[in-house]
Amino acid sequence: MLAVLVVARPSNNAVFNARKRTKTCTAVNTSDREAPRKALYLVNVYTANGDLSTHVIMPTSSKSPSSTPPTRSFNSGSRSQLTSLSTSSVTMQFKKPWPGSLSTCSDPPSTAKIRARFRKHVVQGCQPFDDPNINVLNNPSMGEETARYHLPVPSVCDFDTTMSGKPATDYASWKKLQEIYDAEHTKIVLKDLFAQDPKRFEKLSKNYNSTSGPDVTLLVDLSKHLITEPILQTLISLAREARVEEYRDKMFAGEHINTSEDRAVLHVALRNFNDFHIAESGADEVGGVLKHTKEFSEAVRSGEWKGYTGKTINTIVNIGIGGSDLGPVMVTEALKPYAKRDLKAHFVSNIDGTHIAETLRECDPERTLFIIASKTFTTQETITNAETARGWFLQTAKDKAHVAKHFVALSTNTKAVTAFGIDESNMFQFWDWVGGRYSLWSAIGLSIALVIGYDNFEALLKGAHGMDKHFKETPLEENLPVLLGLIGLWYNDFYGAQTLALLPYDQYLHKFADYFQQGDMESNGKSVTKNGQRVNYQTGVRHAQQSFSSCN
Ligand SMILES: O=P(O)(O)OC[C@H]1O[C@](O)(CO)[C@@H](O)[C@@H]1O
Repeated sequence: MLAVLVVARPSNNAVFNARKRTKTCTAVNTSDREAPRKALYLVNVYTANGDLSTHVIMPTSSKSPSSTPPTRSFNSGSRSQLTSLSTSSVTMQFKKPWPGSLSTCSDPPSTAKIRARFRKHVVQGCQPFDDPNINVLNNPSMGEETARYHLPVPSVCDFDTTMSGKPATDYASWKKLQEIYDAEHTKIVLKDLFAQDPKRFEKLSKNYNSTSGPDVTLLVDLSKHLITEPILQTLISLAREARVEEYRDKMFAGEHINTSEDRAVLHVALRNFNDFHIAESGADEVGGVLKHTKEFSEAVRSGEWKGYTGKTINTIVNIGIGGSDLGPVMVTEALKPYAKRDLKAHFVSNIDGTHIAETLRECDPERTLFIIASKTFTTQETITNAETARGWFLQTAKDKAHVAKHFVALSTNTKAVTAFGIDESNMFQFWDWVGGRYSLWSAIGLSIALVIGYDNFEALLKGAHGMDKHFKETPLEENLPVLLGLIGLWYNDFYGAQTLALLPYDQYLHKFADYFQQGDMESNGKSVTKNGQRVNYQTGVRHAQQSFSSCN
């Protein structure tokens, strides 16, 4: 299969951000190896006013390509077009006003920006385009009417479009679910379903037995949900039609299924312990970071690690936000029974200075360790709070050399960490394939290891690995994460129930809803398909946390 994907973003970042516009150009050859003559290229472009235009281009033959292939365009208002295309190159032309910019803005994209964007985005299963291969055919300076770019295309690349671009509503199973819902939902009454089938609980409840030991089990009871067996079967068919199993396997194999950033999605590699083979750079470095985490956390907990005046550490302050805060704070609360009680842990996330100021009142600069947790190390809230903490510390410690004993960083960004003044040896590394919302199992979990001890942290990783294994190896019919995802889709997209209530009655789990909310909403709440087509159905839910006092 020959294919190429080209994704570019608009010319004026500031304007683009202000207007939340995206321009996505996607060139995809959907031909298969046996039928190269049916080569079909799709180019999707979001224009300045937010419209999507789709161009369909059919070269006459991929063996003897036409330099001016026939093209058909939908939404002829688009200001960009492919001017020529062959199996080895694409030429693209943008006309004023430049796509993605405001019509009043006449600055074309700078050459450097276009090159950088193509270099960043043009991959998608193909060999990446190298910077020198992107040719600007004319200099798109102010005043010119067109900007033309020439993109050599790697000769062989594999890009699979079937799952990616298709709106979920186009699947046959989705349509069937809609028919079932329309015909039956008024008749789906839970007490009637139980009356009709005394074995409903046995049939629709699933057990998970953890590899951690026979006492670790989970029950997922689907029998109390507004479903019937045919509905569940159709939901499972939908997952099969969308090729969930195949994409799950691609994920575990380290394929770059995060196509918008050209990244693997590999939080499972953080807790793998050499079980699955994962071919992605960084996956083999996880063990080294865990070793660093073990040594450091044990040194702090035992008192071997001393502050700048020779005193032991009795307080840690994790400064982070989102995934760099919610996961660690949730787990340290949930596993409090294992906590080292004479090591106080604080988590600071709010940009409101009160949060750090009130926390610092409880800290002794000679005995406090600050953990700056930020994947990017550029997040404004985190860096502002980190600078406040460093300033407060230096008021007492004076000498910047003492920072090394009291500040560590958890990040992927070595340059920014060292620029902040933290020694590279005090940095705990992770990788761009760890999504922020899944990072508690990475170096971001250092505060967890400090609070509950490294061995318990490792047990946590192993427990998560057990569920990864279940997700990877269990048929969809018994696969708990898949079934729970499908139930969510059924309520959200057919019942129109967009609110999900999480009711963690166990007080130790009081931070679970905050944590899970980010994971669910950042993972599912998308507005476009993989090829940039806007969806007209719900993809995520709103979260309601328990507050019975206000509900009657
Ligand atoms: O760890 P960082 O890079 O500071 O980002 C913090 C959070 O910001 C987000 O990128 C967006 O909310 C989250 O995914 C992440 O957890």
